[in-house]
Amino acid sequence: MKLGALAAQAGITLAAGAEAKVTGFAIDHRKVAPGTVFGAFPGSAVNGEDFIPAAIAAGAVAIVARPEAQVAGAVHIAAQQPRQAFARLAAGFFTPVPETVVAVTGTNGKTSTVEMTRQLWRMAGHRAASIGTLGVTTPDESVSTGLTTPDIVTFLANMAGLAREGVTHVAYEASSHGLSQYRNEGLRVRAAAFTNLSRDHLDYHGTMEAYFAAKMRLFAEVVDGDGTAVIWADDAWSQPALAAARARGLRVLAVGEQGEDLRLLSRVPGHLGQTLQIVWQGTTHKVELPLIGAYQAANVLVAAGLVLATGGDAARTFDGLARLQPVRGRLERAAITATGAPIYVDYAHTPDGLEAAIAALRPHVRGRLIVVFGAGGDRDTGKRPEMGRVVAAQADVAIVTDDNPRGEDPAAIRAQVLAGAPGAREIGGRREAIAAAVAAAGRDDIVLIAGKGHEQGQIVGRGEAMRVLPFDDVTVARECAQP
Ligand SMILES: CC(=O)N[C@H]1[C@@H](OP(=O)(O)OP(=O)(O)OC[C@H]2O[C@@H](n3ccc(=O)[nH]c3=O)[C@H](O)[C@@H]2O)O[C@H](CO)[C@@H](O)[C@@H]1O[C@H](C)C(=O)N[C@@H](C)C(=O)N[C@H](CCC(=O)O)C(=O)O
Ligand SMILES: Nc1ncnc2c1ncn2[C@@H]1O[C@H](COP(=O)(O)OP(=O)(O)OP(=O)(O)O)[C@@H](O)[C@H]1O
Ligand SMILES: N[C@H](CCC[C@H](N)C(=O)O)C(=O)O
Ligand SMILES: [Mg+2]
Repeated sequence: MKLGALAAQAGITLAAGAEAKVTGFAIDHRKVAPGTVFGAFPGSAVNGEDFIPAAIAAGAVAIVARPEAQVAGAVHIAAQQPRQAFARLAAGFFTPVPETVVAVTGTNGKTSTVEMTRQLWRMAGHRAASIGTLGVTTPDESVSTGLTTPDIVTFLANMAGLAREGVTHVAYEASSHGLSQYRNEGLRVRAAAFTNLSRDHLDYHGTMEAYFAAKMRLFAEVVDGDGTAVIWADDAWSQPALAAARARGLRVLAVGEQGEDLRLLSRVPGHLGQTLQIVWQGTTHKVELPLIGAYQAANVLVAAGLVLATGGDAARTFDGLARLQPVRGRLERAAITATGAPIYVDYAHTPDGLEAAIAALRPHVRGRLIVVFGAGGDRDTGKRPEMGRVVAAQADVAIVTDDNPRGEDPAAIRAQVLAGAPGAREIGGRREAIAAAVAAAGRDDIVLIAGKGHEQGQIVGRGEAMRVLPFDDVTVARECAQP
């Protein structure tokens, strides 16, 4: 493809180089080959502009970078927001794309919602995929990408690959990091959802307001102007989210007890699921959802909202809810202890997530709820005592252990969690902590192992010293339950 054609498509005016042949796109200079367009961005660890000469030496034909960057020997595509310009340019190269693409943002519930959306589409007969923390999930397989939102080149290449395989519907997770770094956009996004906002990632965003603003870029810039915003209406940040969507002139679909469009009329917890009554366009639908917890009902309803917003048939969608499969590591029943206590694994890694996971299990507990949890290293430190406080207040037994220590001292992380949960037990080794919880559980108790969900390893160390030690909460729970 010619650079000129790509630029025209992206609405970018070229000073020179229109005839240059483009063979690919890269944001890492080590991936540049002859004919590559290189995106050089100042990052949080290094400045990508430092690699411009190396990229040109490797054959880059054009460099997308800030106006002040020094570019000699290739076309300089100068932009105030080079990441955004790069996304637009690259989107013209990675084609075709699936015709129906939707995105989900929010602190908690993104992975669950994109996965439920994929399942509902699939039940309606579409070839559908999801992209997020669990990787790229297609009708045939699930492949991990390492990050919730992959880098822009991987993202667009995945989209084109999926379209070539015949996938027509894709739901992807838009993390706040991904949104603020323009890591997933450029293509048409027909609908975008907001699940909720609560404390997380303040190490990166600084304030809740900045964190919220990063997420709202999804409505302000990423979703199509004639697209739909699906908004969970029962959250403290729902009103500002609704206002942001309306400010752009988007069609709005509000979901939840306060949701005017897809209203949750009632929710009655049952033994292995819950009964929902939902009102959509004047008709009440009764759904036997085979998943427990208010939070799972919320994610399912947002997923249904996305399906309806993109032309899904209502009866088929509500029927599909009764056949949803659980999402890996989200309130997953891993094992039953020798005394008969169920052990659940959940990915709760924020104060709000812990509160939601505990609330989901509470109606099922006759004895005590025993919670094993911790916080990850090299992430928001301020959330740690808050996580401790939630568990101390709402669980019957709290055991603080290690999550992914990454580059931090695990004992120091535990101390910060314990500051909010002074009465909690401290057992550093995650396996030992799980074993202790299992040993303590009587017949009427429930064990919740929170924080790592589907993760298959424990991340220890940072940079060159980083190692991933194999660890799976579900497997360890089973091993401890049946020694
Ligand atoms: C803080 C953060 O989000 N960092 C991500 C970001 O890095 P950055 O742009 O700041 O990159 P940088 O390392 O400073 O480098 C700057 C530029 O120079 C380039 N470079 C760098 C080195 C080199 O030799 N040559 C070169 O060209 C880089 O490709 C980059 O374009 O872009 C990189 C490439 O896409 C990511 O790998 C990296 O993720 C790091 C590893 C990370 O841990 N990210 C986490 C925090 C994250 O993004 N998590 C969210 C989940 C949040 C949630 O769902 O709750 C996610 O979406 O996964
Ligand atoms: N709607 C919700 N409200 C509150 N808590 C939720 C909600 N959905 C999920 N959670 C909690 O958050 C955890 C993670 O859920 P999920 O993986 O779907 O979220 P995510 O937004 O993709 O997370 P991440 O930011 O790590 O990618 C769940 O295991 C649960 O404890
Ligand atoms: N997407 C989240 C996942 C956190 C998972 C938890 N196990 C941890 O390591 O903190 C993050 O990158 O902050
Ligand atoms: Mg996720």
